[in-house]
Amino acid sequence: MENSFDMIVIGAGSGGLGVSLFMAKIGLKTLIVDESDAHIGGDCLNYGCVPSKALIHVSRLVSDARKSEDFGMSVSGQPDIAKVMQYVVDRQEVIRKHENADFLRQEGLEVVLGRARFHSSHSIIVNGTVYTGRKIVLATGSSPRALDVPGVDLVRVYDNESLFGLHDFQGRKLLVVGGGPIGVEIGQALLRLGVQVTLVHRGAQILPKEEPEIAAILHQKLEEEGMQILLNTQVHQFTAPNEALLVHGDRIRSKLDFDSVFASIGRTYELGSLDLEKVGIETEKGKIKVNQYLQTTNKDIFTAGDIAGYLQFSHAAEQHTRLLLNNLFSPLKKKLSNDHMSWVTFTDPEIATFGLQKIDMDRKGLDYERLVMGFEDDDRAVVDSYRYGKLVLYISKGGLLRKQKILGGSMIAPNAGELIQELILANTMGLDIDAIFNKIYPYPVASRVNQMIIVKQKEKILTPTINTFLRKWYRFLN
Ligand SMILES: Cc1cc2nc3c(=O)[nH]c(=O)nc-3n(C[C@H](O)[C@H](O)[C@H](O)COP(=O)(O)OP(=O)(O)OC[C@H]3O[C@@H](n4cnc5c(N)ncnc54)[C@H](O)[C@@H]3O)c2cc1C
Ligand SMILES: NC(=O)c1ccc[n+]([C@@H]2O[C@H](COP(=O)([O-])OP(=O)(O)OC[C@H]3O[C@@H](n4cnc5c(N)ncnc54)[C@H](O)[C@@H]3O)[C@@H](O)[C@H]2O)c1
Repeated sequence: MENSFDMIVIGAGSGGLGVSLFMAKIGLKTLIVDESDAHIGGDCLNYGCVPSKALIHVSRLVSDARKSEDFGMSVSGQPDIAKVMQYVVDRQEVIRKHENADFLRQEGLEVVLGRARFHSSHSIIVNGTVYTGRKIVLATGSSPRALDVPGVDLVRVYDNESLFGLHDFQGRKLLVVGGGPIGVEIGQALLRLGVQVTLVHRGAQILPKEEPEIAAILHQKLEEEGMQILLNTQVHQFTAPNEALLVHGDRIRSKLDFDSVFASIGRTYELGSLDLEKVGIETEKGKIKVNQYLQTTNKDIFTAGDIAGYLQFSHAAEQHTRLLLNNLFSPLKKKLSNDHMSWVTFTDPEIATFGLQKIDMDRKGLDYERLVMGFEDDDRAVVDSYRYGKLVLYISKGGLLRKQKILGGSMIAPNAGELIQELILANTMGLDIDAIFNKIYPYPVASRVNQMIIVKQKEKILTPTINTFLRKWYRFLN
């Protein structure tokens, strides 16, 4: 049974690699399929996290170098974009050393390169050959949603799949459409590398998943750097290769002049070519129907990663992998829960968000307190000049014997993604605020803000009556 496998995984991105490598490690006969060797690693390695974070790294160096002018240094000229893009490619190549077909074969996987589609209940077909699996995991990711605006054929439109091949964007006027994480991360990086950026976003705030007051700080920082941001705005029509008519609300707002467009308006799923109906996989509103075990309507076919239709992050794909592996090996089945999910938007400053969001807690009817603290009084924020930073923290309501748990929160600061990690740990482990309150932080680490917000919370107990009592008590004892 040469073409029969214990497991078949379609798609070698963040979701598919994790599941398949574990199966191969323990000696189960596992097949992984991806379109070509160059596709292995998926969006994250090829067109997503890795190239975008490498680009952001260089853009931050350039921006920091310019800031040194405040201290008498002189920095002139523009970065050499060919070199910047070479840096991006070089970083990808380092990771590609363990994300390629030969490496995966050495790890014990059978690798087939080609486009897979379903054949029958337990089989797929690739390049005319049928492969059968006891279980199949569909981890085919997502694709950029195309801009569907009249006149779009007139203009040069890039998306995350075409952008990283570009070497001549410097000096261009770029219209970024969509103010989600891709639009703001890439928009800021390109701005810092010498591109004039106008960001058009249809919602009332950039990064709509974030706390409004946190997103507003980033908005202001981006504008201060020179990004033009138009909220509640959409492209109505492209009227020439470098001209767009924009609508603001329901009225035509203005004409905008640009050289090219970067579309970052969300993701879509390419379901049409998978022949899902042959295996009884049902879809709903363009998504695969899955239950909380990530199981499709075919009980032996599961999803992992973006295609599962939940949050679209590499670490969400890793979370799916763990859930699937648990459920394939354990009688105690786990359901997908995002109660301890977290994410970071890698702008400068970063926004890091974790745990339950306000909307989740209201829906669950939880009793919670919302703490907010600006960083203007934090010594590290003072010396490193980020007094604009802010932390929003949700904790459960306390009581006489009821501890206050850390439920969720969001922070904006340079390196917020690192600073917030201990709060994520406390949230994941169900710790209460004393875990942070009782810590001794070396002075002046930036993460002391996590303790400061809790100290301020504890100090609320110091009412005038308590203060009077404490004064009397002290004088009585001493
Ligand atoms: C610009 C950008 C920046 C991002 N930054 C971050 C970040 O900083 N942090 C983060 O956590 N997430 C980030 N993401 C999201 C992250 O990249 C995705 O959530 C993640 O890659 C999803 O993994 P996946 O396995 O579901 O899909 P993918 O990684 O896309 O893998 C799917 C694979 O399936 C293959 N495939 C598709 N159809 C078939 C078929 N029919 N037959 C065979 N193979 C097929 C594809 O070739 C691909 O290799 C970013 C995304 C983008 C676009
Ligand atoms: N740091 C990270 O973890 C990171 C970075 C980049 C991307 N990602 C992942 O990739 C996903 C996709 O990112 P994205 O930014 O493309 O999508 P998104 O859906 O998160 O954001 C796109 C935004 O564009 C707006 N929009 C949609 N159509 C528009 C139009 N015609 N005109 C103006 N605005 C429009 C939407 O209101 C939306 O807020 C993210 O949701 C995230 O899960 C993660």
